[in-house]
Amino acid sequence: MFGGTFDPVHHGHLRSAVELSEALGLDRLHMIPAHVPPHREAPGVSSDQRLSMLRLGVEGAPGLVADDRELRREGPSYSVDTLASLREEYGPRARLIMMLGHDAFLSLHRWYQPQRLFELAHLVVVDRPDHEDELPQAVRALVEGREARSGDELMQSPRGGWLRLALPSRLAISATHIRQCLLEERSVRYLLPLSVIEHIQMQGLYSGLRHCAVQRR
Ligand SMILES: Nc1ncnc2c1ncn2[C@@H]1O[C@H](COP(=O)(O)OP(=O)(O)OP(=O)(O)O)[C@@H](O)[C@H]1O
Ligand SMILES: O=C(O)c1ccc[n+]([C@@H]2O[C@H](COP(=O)([O-])O)[C@@H](O)[C@H]2O)c1
Repeated sequence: MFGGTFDPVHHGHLRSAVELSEALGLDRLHMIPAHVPPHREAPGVSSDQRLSMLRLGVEGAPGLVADDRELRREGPSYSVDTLASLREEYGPRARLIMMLGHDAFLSLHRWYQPQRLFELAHLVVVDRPDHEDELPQAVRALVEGREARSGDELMQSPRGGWLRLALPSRLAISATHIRQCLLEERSVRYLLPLSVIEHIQMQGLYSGLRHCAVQRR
């Protein structure tokens, strides 16, 4: 499971998803837009639009799935509920992994029922070059005794561990930066798939872009 606001999805997400899948030999990676992101303001772009951009982003990528299960639930999109539904689908013996970036990991202690995440899955934390803060004590306490030394060790059990993974391409790309560029009518080319840029233009998302030619972006 790789959950996110994906507002919009970008190459930092997509390249990390591919590299993590390869590093751990995953069968499938569900990229799941948060319908009601629990710990941040409501995104300016609808869940349906964020899902549409994600679908375009994963098109043709083997193993990457744009999963709409959080859009089919009401209330805050808590990750424990999403993992519970994946666990039900794949069964008790499947090795389930929740992938998240270092910035999201920093606030894990404030998530809804954080200990239950480990009853349902493993956590794999990927580095982000633009987010290098120290782990708060509360997060250290939460994950104490669970750290695996390698992907192989983690994959020996279906749930309960965590691993820090340094992926080959650490891309300092963020959706905040992309939204800011779009607002200021600066180029976002190469930060996200061209198909997603074109969708943003066609739909007039993130303002200002509607009348700009693709070539200028
Ligand atoms: N460049 C990146 N490299 C690795 N992981 C990333 C990257 N960008 C985001 N992530 C991770 O993807 C998940 C979803 O992130 P999110 O959709 O909030 O993207 P974001 O770029 O951080 O957005 P925003 O700037 O709006 O907060 C989080 O676990 C986050 O840590
Ligand atoms: O379950 C929670 O309480 C919870 C709190 C904060 C974030 N999350 C999830 O973490 C993922 C990354 O969040 P974000 O805000 O970085 O896009 C996304 O799937 C969120 O739903 C989940």
